[in-house]
Amino acid sequence: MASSSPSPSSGVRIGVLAVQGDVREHIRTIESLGGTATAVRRPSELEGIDGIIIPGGESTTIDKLTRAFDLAEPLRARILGGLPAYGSCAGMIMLADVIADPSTDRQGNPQQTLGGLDIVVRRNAFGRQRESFETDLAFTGLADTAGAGGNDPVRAVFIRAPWVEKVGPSVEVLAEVPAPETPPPGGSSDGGPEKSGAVARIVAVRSGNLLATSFHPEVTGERRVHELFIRMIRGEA
Ligand SMILES: NC(=O)CC[C@H](N)C(=O)O
Repeated sequence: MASSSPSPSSGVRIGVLAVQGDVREHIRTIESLGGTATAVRRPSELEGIDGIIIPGGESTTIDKLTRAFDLAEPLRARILGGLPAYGSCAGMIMLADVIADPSTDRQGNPQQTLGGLDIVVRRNAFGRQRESFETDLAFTGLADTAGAGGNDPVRAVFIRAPWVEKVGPSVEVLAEVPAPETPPPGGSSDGGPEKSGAVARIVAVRSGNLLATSFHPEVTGERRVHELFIRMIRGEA
């Protein structure tokens, strides 16, 4: 019976913005859940998708190339029109309405985001000593998969990750991690959660059809965050 019934994810077509970053890892994770994932490099490839993933990578590069490929405006319009979107790490930055510390190009123009999520993010927020780290997180709203229960912690990999400094009233916080109280100027603090003055920093949020994580579930074999995104697309979460 179970083997012949369709996967709960079948029929869902998810685009992965494929201008830079860990595109393949997201495609693999969606496919392993029974969904269809396609790389999006052209505006026409936005047609027929039920959701979009913005991968981890480098947000300044993703911003520049998304604009250069004429994807920024149609993508912004689709997200504004209700297209579900999930951003991991640099993807979270791309979905944020405001960057606390945007980088600027040679002409002094700040990097841009697609926006949609009423949050302020800080890039490279965890500081030099903690540029990359892994930890177990409690994460609200996950369901059981074959591999893990809904309440089991998420193994989260942070790579020069942002944190969410401020959320608007529409935004639900799904996960937090202890981090230094003072944001490092230019990402150069030596602080860590083991030092005094650690506070909980927001690392996963949801608002309506938009989902974002500071970390990369797609690189650890963690599938429950993508599964949550698929349930959001299907109107089941
Ligand atoms: N792993 C990541 O996606 C890093 C994000 C990167 N620090 C940025 O600002 O875009």
